[in-house]
Amino acid sequence: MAVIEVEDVRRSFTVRTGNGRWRREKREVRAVDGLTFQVEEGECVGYIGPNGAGKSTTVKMLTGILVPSGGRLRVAGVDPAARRAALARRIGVVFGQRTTLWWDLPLRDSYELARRIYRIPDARYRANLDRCVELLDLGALLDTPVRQLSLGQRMRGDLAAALLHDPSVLYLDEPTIGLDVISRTKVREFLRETNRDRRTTVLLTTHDLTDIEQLCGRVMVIDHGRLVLDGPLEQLHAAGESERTLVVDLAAAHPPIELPGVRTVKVEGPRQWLAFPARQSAAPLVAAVAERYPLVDLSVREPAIEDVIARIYAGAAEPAR
Ligand SMILES: Nc1ncnc2c1ncn2[C@@H]1O[C@H](COP(=O)(O)OP(=O)(O)OP(=O)(O)O)[C@@H](O)[C@H]1O
Repeated sequence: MAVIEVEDVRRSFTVRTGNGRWRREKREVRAVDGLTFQVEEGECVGYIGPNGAGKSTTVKMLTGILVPSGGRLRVAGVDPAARRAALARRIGVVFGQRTTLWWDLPLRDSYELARRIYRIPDARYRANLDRCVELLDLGALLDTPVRQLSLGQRMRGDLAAALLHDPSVLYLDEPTIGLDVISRTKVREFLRETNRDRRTTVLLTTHDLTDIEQLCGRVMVIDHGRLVLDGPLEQLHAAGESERTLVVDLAAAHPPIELPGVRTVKVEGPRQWLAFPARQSAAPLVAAVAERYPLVDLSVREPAIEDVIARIYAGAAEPAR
């Protein structure tokens, strides 16, 4: 059953350009320009695109904050803008760069407020809170004012707040931005479990392709307000022919490394950048480098979303529309 239905949805903004008082002109920005997709119950879908592509505008329409200029939207069977208050009980929202928690209050008090606002029955509230506290390791933080939490702790706190009322749909906007490796891993594990065990439908907006790889079976790519790709993650890699980069530090400067299936894209003293197909494991390449060259250190860089989209446009695949 489709939980999110989007049919030829559009949203424009009128912006004024120029700086003279009399010479200002109006211009129409088509932030979302004829978007059509459906998300089934229990799916976890990555929603990606470059800055200004229309992702936030889409999510704002799906939560009922913005009214579409045209088209048809349904979330959990209702029109979000017309039934915003009713829909609030069915959805959870987490913005990586903002918090819904009360800044000066201990975490526990923000949860208590959510309990009252959403009128969550006691037993359900207890069970959900216990689950979040355990999985997100929040026990020691419940009595700490939010302003004293680190970014990673606050994000875990925000995730719990978004899920206490058992929403059927969860919108996540950059949930791992700025987090250290440990917090990022914890957040991803929690999201994976929530999606799997609770069948929570997740729409995940991120610039971090690792989030998508670890969580989403399907990915939608938006650019200039239109979907340019919608399909399984493998399709993104195939369409973008995306590459990851192995950055190696050798013991000393060395001529460019030569290995089959690898492009050495940059050499700077003892450091070299080796591009390889994103769908391949890095392990055999690391082993091959270590065997033949004096390897001191290494890291793997994921492809930037902008690069993947640029490759889609370069004609590596037929866009979705
Ligand atoms: N309230 C607004 N008034 C005017 N223009 C807007 C408004 N909101 C968004 N836009 C414009 O609509 C387009 C899409 O913006 P949107 O915020 O949806 O992009 P995004 O994909 O979320 O980008 P980012 O990754 O930077 O968050 C941009 O050109 C933006 O400038």
